[in-house]
Amino acid sequence: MNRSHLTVPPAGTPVPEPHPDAPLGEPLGPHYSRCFGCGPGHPTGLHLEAVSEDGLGVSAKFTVGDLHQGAPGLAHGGVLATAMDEALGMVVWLLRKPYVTGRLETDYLLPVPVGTTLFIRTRCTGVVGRKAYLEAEARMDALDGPVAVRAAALFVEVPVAHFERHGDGVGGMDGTDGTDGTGGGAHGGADTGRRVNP
Ligand SMILES: CCCCC/C=C\C/C=C\C/C=C\C/C=C\CCCC(=O)SCCNC(=O)CCNC(=O)[C@H](O)C(C)(C)COP(=O)(O)OP(=O)(O)OC[C@H]1O[C@@H](n2cnc3c(N)ncnc32)[C@H](O)[C@@H]1OP(=O)(O)O
Repeated sequence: MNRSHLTVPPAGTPVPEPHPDAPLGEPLGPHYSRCFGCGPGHPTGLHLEAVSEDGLGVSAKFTVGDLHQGAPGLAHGGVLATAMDEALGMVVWLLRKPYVTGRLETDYLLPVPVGTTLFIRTRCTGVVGRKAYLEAEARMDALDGPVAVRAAALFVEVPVAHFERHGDGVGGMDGTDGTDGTGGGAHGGADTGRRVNP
């Protein structure tokens, strides 16, 4: 895979210890019900389902549907990148700190037909200061199926205030749907017009 130096930890970077509160071998559930990647309440989302592995890795599944096409019958590359981003984000969730994707690199190795279930595995390869380095691989229709997509990412730790300043906060980041009339959680609600640069 052609990873750039920006998504590979510097030589000698230790892999972090799993967070003591990270779930092991359990379904992770959605971080937000209306998330496009994992939210069960999103009508056209990817509905990614994930299980934590050892606190630094995640196994996720995503089935490509009709709504995810680019060319007829084939998954859109941007949708596949979103699935990888989401599964990578679930790994930093295990680190129990707020992170956002800073850089995402994606290699497409095989076309992915509608109806394919992608088995995605993601892993943290190092943390340096605010920067977490991650990698991901998606295989077709089985854990040992052919590799269709590889990805690597740099996630950057942010303060919780990031989500308050630029979005609607983190109130819905607990799997609730944010449809209680209060405007919802981090990605929910109407445009507040508050999106400004730092
Ligand atoms: C228990 C937890 C409780 C709290 C939970 C709250 C929230 C959790 C949130 C989600 C978790 C849930 C599950 C996962 C969900 C979804 C997965 C998808 C995630 C996304 O989809 S999220 C949306 C897309 N994402 C953005 O919306 C980011 C927009 N962006 C920015 O907000 C800024 O751009 C930011 C913050 C990235 C940096 O800004 P900044 O000013 O804070 O920091 P700065 O620029 O200094 O960068 C610091 C160091 O990162 C290096 N760096 C930065 N960017 C780089 C790049 N592109 N390439 C290479 N290196 C880069 C610099 O070079 C420097 O490195 P160095 O320290 O070595 O100099």
